[in-house]
Amino acid sequence: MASVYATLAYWLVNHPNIANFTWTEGETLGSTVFFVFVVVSVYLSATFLLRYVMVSLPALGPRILKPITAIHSLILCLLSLTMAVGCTLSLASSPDIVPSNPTARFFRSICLPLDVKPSGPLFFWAQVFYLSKILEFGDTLLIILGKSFQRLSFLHVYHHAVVVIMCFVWLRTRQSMFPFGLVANSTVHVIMYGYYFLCAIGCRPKWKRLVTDCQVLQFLLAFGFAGWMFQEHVFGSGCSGFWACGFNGVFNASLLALFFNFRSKNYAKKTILDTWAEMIKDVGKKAIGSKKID
Ligand SMILES: CC(C)(COP(=O)(O)OP(=O)(O)OC[C@H]1O[C@@H](n2cnc3c(N)ncnc32)[C@H](O)[C@@H]1OP(=O)(O)O)[C@@H](O)C(=O)NCCC(=O)NCCSC(=O)CC(=O)O
Repeated sequence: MASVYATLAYWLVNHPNIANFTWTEGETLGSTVFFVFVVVSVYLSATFLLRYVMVSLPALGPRILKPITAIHSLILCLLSLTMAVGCTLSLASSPDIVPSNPTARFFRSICLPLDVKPSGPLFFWAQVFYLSKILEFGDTLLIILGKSFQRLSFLHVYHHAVVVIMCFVWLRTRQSMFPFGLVANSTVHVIMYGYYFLCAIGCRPKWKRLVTDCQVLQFLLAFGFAGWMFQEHVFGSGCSGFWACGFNGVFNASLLALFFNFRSKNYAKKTILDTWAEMIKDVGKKAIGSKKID
């Protein structure tokens, strides 16, 4: 067990390329506002253009599409696992950023010090996570080539476009809470791409709803920890990238609303998450005095 840990720690944390990584705006791959602007614009234009063009073209046959989809999903499933493990181990071995006590270390990763430098293993994994979101554009391409247009939802396109901006902001502002977001989202994506992989090889799992519930849970947890970070920033020593967390909060809230909507349309039986959704809607109605919130 100790040797497995030592091997993983070497390849995912202490390898010179990881340990000595520094994110430098304008030098590191994809580290400019211009790059993000071009990538997101190309994604959105190509999505709308291809969708329009594919209406009059035949769909790619399942014999070609399914194996490509399976390989794409498997790569993203394994990459997500690597990022989740890599970032967790990096947190466990970053005494310069976070203290040695495990609980204190966890909470310190939610509120990074104001003078944190964008270097070392944690920022290396943030950079890999950022670039992996561009690889996830492949999901959209596969949906369009298969003419599975009902799955090309607003939720899908909006998520894929804005998540790239979110990751860039994480790096640029050395944003607190990013290690939590990275580990939570990568873990959820191991399950999600595992689900997609099994669908693509023809073994549709029965636990689709579990995938959606895990997605919802990550956003709810993020709000819980954001509350802790808020009080730490205001009453404690301050948290790096605090104001950028506001952007993340709005993005997470919009995804949460879209996912509650997805759940209510796709699954009939109610669970505890639906009860929470109704409570959140009630609070929203009271706050804005409206009777119609979807
Ligand atoms: C269970 C979900 C993960 C997916 O719901 P769906 O209704 O889209 O799922 P589904 O049952 O139709 O998916 C199975 C179909 O997807 C195909 N498929 C396989 N791999 C894929 C891939 N990498 N990208 C897109 N589609 C893929 C399979 O071949 C199969 O096609 P066939 O049916 O032809 O055999 C859900 O929780 C969800 O996220 N819904 C929102 C839609 C979405 O785009 N989600 C991902 C981005 S949001 C996100 O990622 C949030 C986050 O960060 O957590």
